[in-house]
Amino acid sequence: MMLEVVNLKKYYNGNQAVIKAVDKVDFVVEQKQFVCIIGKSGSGKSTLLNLLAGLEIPAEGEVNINGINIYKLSKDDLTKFRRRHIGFIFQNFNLLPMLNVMENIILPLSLDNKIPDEEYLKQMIELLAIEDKVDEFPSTLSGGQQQRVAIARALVIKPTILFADEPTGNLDKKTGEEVISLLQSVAKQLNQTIVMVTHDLDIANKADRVITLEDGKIIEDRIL
Ligand SMILES: Nc1ncnc2c1ncn2[C@@H]1O[C@H](COP(=O)(O)OP(=O)(O)OP(=O)(O)O)[C@@H](O)[C@H]1O
Repeated sequence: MMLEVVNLKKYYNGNQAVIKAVDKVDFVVEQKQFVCIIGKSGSGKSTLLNLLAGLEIPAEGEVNINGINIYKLSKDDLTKFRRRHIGFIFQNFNLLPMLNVMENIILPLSLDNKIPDEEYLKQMIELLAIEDKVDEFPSTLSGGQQQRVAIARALVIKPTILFADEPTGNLDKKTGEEVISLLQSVAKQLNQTIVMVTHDLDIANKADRVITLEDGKIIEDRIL
C-alpha cells in the first residue's frame, strides 16, 4: 500500500477546551487511487492533509508512505523525504514571482541539485497545456494557468504521492473543473496517487473514493 494512516491524532488548545482537529483516523490508500477528502469547515481536512504530508507533527499515530514511517525520520531526513517523494498543491498556487514558469516547475529539482528528465518534463508540460507559457512570469498568467504550473511543479519530482489542499479554491467553478480534469488525465498517464481536500462535491464525485470528515473523525469512506 502506498499510504497507511494509523490512529492519527492532532489536538489544539482552544479557548475553552481541547480541539480534536484529527481524532483517531485510520485509512489506507492504494497506488493510483484518487481520493478526495470532504467535510464541513473546521472538520479537520487541512490538518489531516498537513499531517499526511509531513508538514505538521501528530500528537499520536503513524503515517507510512511506501512503508516509511515519516514521523520516525529525523527533521533533516523528513525534509529530504518530502522533497523527493511528496508533491503538494496549494489553494493559492505558491509560485515564486521572480522565477519564470520553467524555473518554477523545475525548482524542486534545482533545490536538490538534480536535472530534469527532459522527456518527462516535455510530456507533462504538454499534457497540462502550458508549453507556450514556459518563459513567462506567474503574474502574467490566469489563475487556472498558474495552478497548472503548480501541478507541473508538484509532479516534476515524480512524487510517490501527491497532496492537494483545495486546489480549486481560488478558481471559478468552470476553471476549477478544467484544472481538475487535466490533473486527473495527467495523473492517469503517470500512475499518480492523489489525496485531495475539496469542498466542491462535483469535483469529489470524479474521484475514485471520497472520505468524509466530521469533528476530526472519518464518518464515511465511499468508493465511487
Ligand atoms: N494552528 C491551530 N491552532 C489552533 N486550532 C487550530 C489550528 N489549526 C486548526 N485548528 C482548529 O482545528 C480544527 C480543524 O481545522 P482545519 O483547518 O483542519 O479544518 P478544515 O476542515 O480544513 O476547515 P476549512 O474547510 O475551513 O479549511 C478547527 O476547529 C480549527 O479551528
